[in-house]
Formats: sequence, C-alpha cells, structure tokens
Amino acid sequence: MAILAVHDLSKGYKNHQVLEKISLTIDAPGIWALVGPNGVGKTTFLNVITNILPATSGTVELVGKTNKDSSVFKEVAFLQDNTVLFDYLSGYDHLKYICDVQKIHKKRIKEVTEYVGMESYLKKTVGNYSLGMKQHLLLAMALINEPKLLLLDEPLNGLDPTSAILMRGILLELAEKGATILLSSHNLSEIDRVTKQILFLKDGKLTEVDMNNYENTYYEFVLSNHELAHRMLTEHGYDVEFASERIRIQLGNEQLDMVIELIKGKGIRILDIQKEITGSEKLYKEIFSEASS
Ligand SMILES: Nc1ncnc2c1ncn2[C@@H]1O[C@H](COP(=O)(O)OP(=O)(O)OP(=O)(O)O)[C@@H](O)[C@H]1O
Repeated sequence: MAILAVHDLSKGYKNHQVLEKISLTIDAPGIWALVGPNGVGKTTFLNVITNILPATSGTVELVGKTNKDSSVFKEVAFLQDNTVLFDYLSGYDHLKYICDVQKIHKKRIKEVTEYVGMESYLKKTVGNYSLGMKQHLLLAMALINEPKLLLLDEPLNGLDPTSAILMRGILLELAEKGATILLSSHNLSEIDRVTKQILFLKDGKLTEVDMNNYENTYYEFVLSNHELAHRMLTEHGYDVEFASERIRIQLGNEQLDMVIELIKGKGIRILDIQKEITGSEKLYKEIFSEASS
C-alpha cells in the first residue's frame, strides 16, 4: 500500500493550467521536499492532494484510500497556512475542537503542546500570537492525531532560528519513527538538513531528485603560496580554481590526504581548510534559471 499515490493529476484555474498530469508514489517513511518558485503551484498541489480543492482530472490515494474518503484524515494531517486559525479562539480551543471532532483523547493536547513547546501561550487567544507562535499551533494541530502522512505547506514560515531547529528535530524524529512527510519550503539550506529527496515543481510537472547524486564536495585551502600550489596540483591532474586569497578543489574525502601531502611536500604551509558541500540551491538555480531570468 502506497502512503501517497497520485495518478495523472491535473488542476487549472480558468485558463491557467497549474498541474499537468502529475504522477507520484511515495511508499516509505521519510521526508520529501516540494520545491519551486512563488506561484508555481505547490499550495495548489497540496490542496488538491487533500481534496480541499477538486482536481480537474486524476486520482489521489492517501494511506491506501481515495482522498475523497474523509476518514483518511484520522491518519493524515495537513499543516496549512495560518489563515485557517481563528483569532478569537485560544490555541487550546483549536486543539480541543480537533479532539472532539476526531474523538481523540484530551491528554494528547498536553502531550503535543509540550512536544512543540507552546504550553506557555496555549490559553491565549490566537489574535495575540506572533507568526512563529501560530506556526507552533498549526504544527500541534497537525500532530495531534499522530499521523502516518504529514503534509506541510511552508512549515518554516516565520520561525526564528531556535524554532526552526526545533521544527527540524521534530520532523526528523517523526520520520525516524515511521511517518511520511511531504513539505513545501523555500528554505533550501533547511531542506538540505532534513532530506535528500526533493520534488521540483516546474511547468506543472514534478521531477523527483535524489540529492545524493548531485552533491559535490569542495575544499578551499588558504596557503602560504597559492600560485605554486595551483601549478603543482594542476600538473597532478586536479581541477583547481583560484578563489580570492585561496584555491578551491572538488575532491572526494579519500583524495584529501593525498592533496595535503602534495602541498606540504612542496614546502607550502596550510593556513586553513574549509569543506563545502553543494546542496539543492545549486540544482535549484540550474532548474529554474530561465524562470528567474
Ligand atoms: N483560487 C485561485 N484562483 C485563480 N488562480 C489561483 C488561485 N489560487 C492560486 N492561483 C494561481 O495558481 C498559481 C499557483 O499558485 P500556488 O499558490 O499554488 O503557488 P505556490 O507555488 O504555492 O506559491 P508560493 O510559493 O508563493 O506560496 C499562481 O499563479 C496563482 O496565482
């Protein structure tokens, strides 16, 4: 049974086609990131998956059942943007409402609010919440039914670094415990920290990429003599670039020791070495360069 199975899914608004015959199957725990520029259709995709918006054509199964069967939401949660919150209700009221409707034991309110760290403002009305506090409440609402499939639209929106780190820890822990998570985000460095599985949305189509196949590791060396090191390493067949006051080489971990030996062998002092792994940002720029130009 696939956790998420999308077949030939299309969606348009009037004359504007946003999703074109998208198919996608996810049948394992883990985290998948949905990535693309503003207005490309990420929210539309998540809304259609969850049947908040009707598809123009195609089918969606969530945890083995059609998305038209509302009982799937006992096992599936969707974190939408904060416009779904009511300013005049407290965080507690929102969570209690979900417990009442889904017949979830009230003890989950205490558990989940401790887990996301929002006990101190649980009883305040949402109209007095900051953006980050609203995001914590939305996360608590999404987690209260201990979902197998968690769909998150921009979960990092408005989070300060401490909250973003907390969110990252929560997502990794949930995936580790067996949840499947699909999240949309513009924060590529944060995405690189939680997953290698990226779904790029462009021109209505999804492309699934395993970032393990795209990452490159570069080492930057600050040396006592860059010209000499550049010449010598080039002669040894390495592809060496000059960066400002340093040289930059793409290397596997196993080649690093050899390069250090060669540099030291020429009597050149190594003042600093920095490792840099290129992540999804580089690929994003390649895929969307036409769109952003
Ligand atoms: N209700 C609607 N009626 C008409 N067009 C819409 C509607 N909702 C979205 N659109 C259009 O559909 C396209 C996709 O919008 P969507 O909100 O899904 O993109 P997104 O990738 O989530 O964007 P962002 O990253 O800015 O949140 C946009 O061009 C948007 O203007």
